[in-house]
Amino acid sequence: MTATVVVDVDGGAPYRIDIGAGLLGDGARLTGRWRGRHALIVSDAHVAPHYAEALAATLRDARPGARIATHVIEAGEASKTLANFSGVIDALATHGATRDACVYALGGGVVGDLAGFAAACWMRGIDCVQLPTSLLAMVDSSVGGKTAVDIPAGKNLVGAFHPPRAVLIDTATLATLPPRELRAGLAEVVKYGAIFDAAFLDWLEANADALLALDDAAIAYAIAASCRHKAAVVERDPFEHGERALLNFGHTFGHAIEAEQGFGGLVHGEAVAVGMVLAARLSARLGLAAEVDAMRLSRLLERFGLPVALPAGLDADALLARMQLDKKADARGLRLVLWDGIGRARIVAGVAAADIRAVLG
Ligand SMILES: NC(=O)c1ccc[n+]([C@@H]2O[C@H](COP(=O)([O-])OP(=O)(O)OC[C@H]3O[C@@H](n4cnc5c(N)ncnc54)[C@H](O)[C@@H]3O)[C@@H](O)[C@H]2O)c1
Ligand SMILES: O=C(O)C(=O)C[C@@H](O)[C@H](O)[C@H](O)COP(=O)(O)O
Ligand SMILES: [Zn+2]
Repeated sequence: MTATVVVDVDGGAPYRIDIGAGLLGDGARLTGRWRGRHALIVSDAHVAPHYAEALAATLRDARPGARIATHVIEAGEASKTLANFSGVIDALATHGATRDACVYALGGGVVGDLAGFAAACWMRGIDCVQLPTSLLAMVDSSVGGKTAVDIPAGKNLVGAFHPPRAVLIDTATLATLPPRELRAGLAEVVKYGAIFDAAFLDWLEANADALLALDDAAIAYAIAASCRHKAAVVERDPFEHGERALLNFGHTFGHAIEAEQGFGGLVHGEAVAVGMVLAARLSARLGLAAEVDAMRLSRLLERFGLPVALPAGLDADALLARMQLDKKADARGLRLVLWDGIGRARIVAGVAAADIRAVLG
């Protein structure tokens, strides 16, 4: 194993994030937090053919007599729906899952968010072990307990905070991840440098080629550093009453893009890449940060093959309207995550619609 990060929230059950190649074959580690007899593996149609059967066999070997079922959804953001949430709930019911059952979320962030939300709701909450297989899920969505589904009105609008019992990151699964999805995951890795850690952003610039080539050491370092940043902020602010919102850098724009495209255009990491550049440009426009920082962020994202401008055909006013349903908004209006420069994000209220409209073009 290359690293372990512990997430220890006051008043909550601490959980481990284990990172290493081959962890999906580690029966003892996989079943260590599973208390009952029933387990439901939730996966998607791209991931399940590679890993679901072997995972079920490993669980069976580690727990003779256990009842293990698998539920597979279609792959992609368009599957993170209330209908598929119902599908997972029905699978738990058909399986006869008792309160001590465990959901194993095997896949990217879509599977993790959907399966985690079903685990949060079944019998008012059962255990969920996150087994992220996309880079994005490894560095972000598997950690921190945000679970949700999308509705046509917007991203993640229906969900719950439900921390996982454990997170096992098997880095060997990245071998089958499509290149576009590797790049999308790198957007959320860049985010940690952008919001918290200028030295990490320097490191990403220096190691961009190694990361794109899936160099083992570089990838393991990037995953562990990202998980440490996420774990630290989640420990201090698990329910996003304050600084956790910094993790939303680029997301008010990004989520609006995803929703406006009907969850079938840019993937989440790509939309966040565009959103981070727009947030950096807005910060420069408002005099909070230098334009040169926005340009540096944009160059790094482009080097990772990510989009840095709004896709053609999107209507700026429609995006602005979508942004009003952002979960950081309150009765006083929108709150945006902007920055003072690389590594120094901050939450800003009261930004004029005209300024936001200006960066949307
Ligand atoms: N809960 C959180 O804190 C949080 C954080 C960030 C993102 N998210 C959510 O995560 C989702 C994005 O996650 P994502 O980028 O993983 O998308 P995803 O789950 O759609 O996975 C991306 C694609 O890669 C495929 N895939 C994943 N792992 C694979 C593997 N090892 N081999 C082959 N194919 C593989 C999937 O089937 C899918 O087609 C969004 O819905 C976003 O809102 C949540
Ligand atoms: O964990 C968080 O907090 C984040 O904001 C991480 C984001 O990368 C992630 O996309 C999250 O799902 C967004 O949350 P939301 O509350 O804006 O839906
Ligand atoms: Zn995100």
